[in-house]
Amino acid sequence: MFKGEKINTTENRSVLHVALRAPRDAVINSDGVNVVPEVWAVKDKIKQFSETFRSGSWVGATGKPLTNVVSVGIGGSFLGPLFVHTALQTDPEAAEAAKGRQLRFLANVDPVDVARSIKDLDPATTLVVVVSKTFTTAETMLNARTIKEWIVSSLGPQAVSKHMIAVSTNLKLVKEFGIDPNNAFAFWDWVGGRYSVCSAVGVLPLSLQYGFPIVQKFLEGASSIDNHVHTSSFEKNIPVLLGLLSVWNVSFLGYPARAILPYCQALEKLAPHIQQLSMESNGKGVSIDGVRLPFEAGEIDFGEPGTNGQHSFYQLIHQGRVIPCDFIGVIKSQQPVYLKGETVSNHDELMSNFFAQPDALAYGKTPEQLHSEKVPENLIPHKTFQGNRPSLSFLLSSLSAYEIGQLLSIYEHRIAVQGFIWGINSFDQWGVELGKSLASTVRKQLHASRMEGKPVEGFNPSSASLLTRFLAVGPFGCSAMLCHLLRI
Ligand SMILES: O=P(O)(O)OC[C@H]1O[C@](O)(CO)[C@@H](O)[C@@H]1O
Repeated sequence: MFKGEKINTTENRSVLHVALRAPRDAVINSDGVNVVPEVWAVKDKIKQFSETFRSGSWVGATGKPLTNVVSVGIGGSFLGPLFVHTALQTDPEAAEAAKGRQLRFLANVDPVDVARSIKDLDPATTLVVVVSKTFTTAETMLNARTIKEWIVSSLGPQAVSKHMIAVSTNLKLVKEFGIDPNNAFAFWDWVGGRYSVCSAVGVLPLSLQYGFPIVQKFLEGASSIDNHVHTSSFEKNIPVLLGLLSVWNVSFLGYPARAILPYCQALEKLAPHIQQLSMESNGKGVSIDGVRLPFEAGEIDFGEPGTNGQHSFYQLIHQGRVIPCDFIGVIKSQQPVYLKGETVSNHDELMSNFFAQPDALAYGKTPEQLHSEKVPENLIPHKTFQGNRPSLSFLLSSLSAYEIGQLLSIYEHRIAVQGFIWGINSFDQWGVELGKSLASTVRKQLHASRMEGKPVEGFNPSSASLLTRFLAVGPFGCSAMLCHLLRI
């Protein structure tokens, strides 16, 4: 991977997200060319743009400085940046740098998400970043057109150049969309979407919100783990050991899921990001050579911050199915509170749970212990905990931009290690294509039925009956016939 070999063989691409956070003097080749200078050229452009933007020198169509940013993108063009933003929001240094600014995300093509993302925003003080590796993703492009309309209808067509910028590998389509190429930030096909948070995909919106120096610390944290994974022996290599543990749990012990349980509210968007990173990478049924796997690969990832999860799904984890857990704790809270008269600080209260839960999973509670506690006989089976349930714990010194980068990189490498051992291609995602093409057939049917009154045809009976029911009411709640006449 680090040598730039085209290990993503089904797409004939190198996998070089490590180059995105490498130091300026590093040499990482793809196709015989050192990619590090181009990476830094984009980072320098982001630094300059974000400084101009944050200083107030970049003004919108009405002459006002812009303080709100809406980042439009989905999947890898959304989840990583959202995770980092959520984690930085309460870090004192980052919060200070972001004072008076807002960063929001628009991902779902559901118009409800559009409404939510622009609620109470003034287009005159808003900058929109359209983030899409391909610049063809249906959801992102419709959302981008919708937000463009929001800007144009309020400020006029000339406002687009001041209020819309883009991040993509496809700068030709960015231009065709109407965004000034000078305001486009590139990345490369050797960056997988779900591995792209350290490219302009994350670095641009996060720099607009927090300033480039804080984002650079995040990149340095990620780079420190890249260096560790590249140079440490396997016995001391954190991502290698973690990857081995996951392979052991999935393939040898037969536990297909993994719970990601940060005892840190700032990490509330870690699990959604890891869901894509892990399940899109390793959710494969054939080996890298195309041979059907004789075992199951991949993991079902889910999670919630502790202690919320404890009051939700931990019952199953303790006494139902065996779910290996990742517990993530932080020594120093981003927002410490110690109330006079309380036994412990609020953070110590939280961390009491972080230390207790792995213990309960590992050692459980035996019928003998329950008997000695005089628990009534009929309740003994219900109160018994079998124990011997695997978990691992990360204890971070604090949660600043640097450690957020480290955590990200640990998971990225761990997931790659799992994929290497399972012998799969962790860097393609053909499994998302079928649904996309079927949605396009449905889109054509909806158009034909609404515009020309065409009957539903060519679908299986279940989908046909649901579609017919759906089409019986027009998009704005009127009857299908009236909508047809009104051509809406
Ligand atoms: O950045 P793009 O090209 O809009 O793609 C968005 C996402 O769609 C996928 O291709 C499929 O869900 C992801 O891999 C990717 O992160």
